[in-house]
Amino acid sequence: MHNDIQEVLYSQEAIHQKVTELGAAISRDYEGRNPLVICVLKGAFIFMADLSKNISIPIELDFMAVSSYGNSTRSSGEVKIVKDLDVSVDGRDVLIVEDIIDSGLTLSYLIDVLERRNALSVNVVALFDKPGRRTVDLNADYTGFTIPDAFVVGYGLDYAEKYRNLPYVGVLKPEIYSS
Ligand SMILES: O=P(O)(O)OC[C@H]1O[C@H](OP(=O)(O)OP(=O)(O)O)[C@H](O)[C@@H]1O
Ligand code: HPA
Ligand SMILES: [Mg+2]
Repeated sequence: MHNDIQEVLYSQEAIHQKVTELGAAISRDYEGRNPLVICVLKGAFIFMADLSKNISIPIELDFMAVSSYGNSTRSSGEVKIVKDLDVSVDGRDVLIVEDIIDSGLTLSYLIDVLERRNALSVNVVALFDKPGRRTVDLNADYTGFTIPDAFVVGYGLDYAEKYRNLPYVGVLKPEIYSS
């Protein structure tokens, strides 16, 4: 698994430090509001687990599974809800937790769905942002790292369902997905 990585971009320690900072900023901004924090599965599962431990105010958690990449390194352009939320967002302050923003299609679709369901506010925290690949105009409210245009894996992020369990984030060797 480690042999398939061309370059480590962010170590476990660097990610831990950033997640701590994001948790502190969210705790400050949402003081007194009891937000519904939504994890976008599968990619955000590790980020959600670590981030939630660094949020010091009361929150509620829910999970949504959304997929558009399948076994490719490019978005299919079709965002599918594989698992929906268990609770209503009507009148709630919602914080979407995403691992990465690439084309922006997943988040623009999700934000639209949650706004149409009458969420009071919809904000986004994304650990990684790849602005060079955007096809829709979209920015996170909280961003961890801005990264170059390369396909990255680890810390929840996959290629064809593999590498999610790498503890760091790295660039996958192109021969892995072009072979
Ligand atoms: O900005 P975008 O181009 O839409 O890309 C970002 C989305 O793509 C990935 O999900 P994927 O569809 O691979 O599902 P997964 O989380 O189960 O891996 C990633 O986890 C984000 O949710
Ligand atoms: N890696 C893994 N999954 C992704 C990426 C990426 O660079 N971009 C969008 N989904
Ligand atoms: Mg994926």
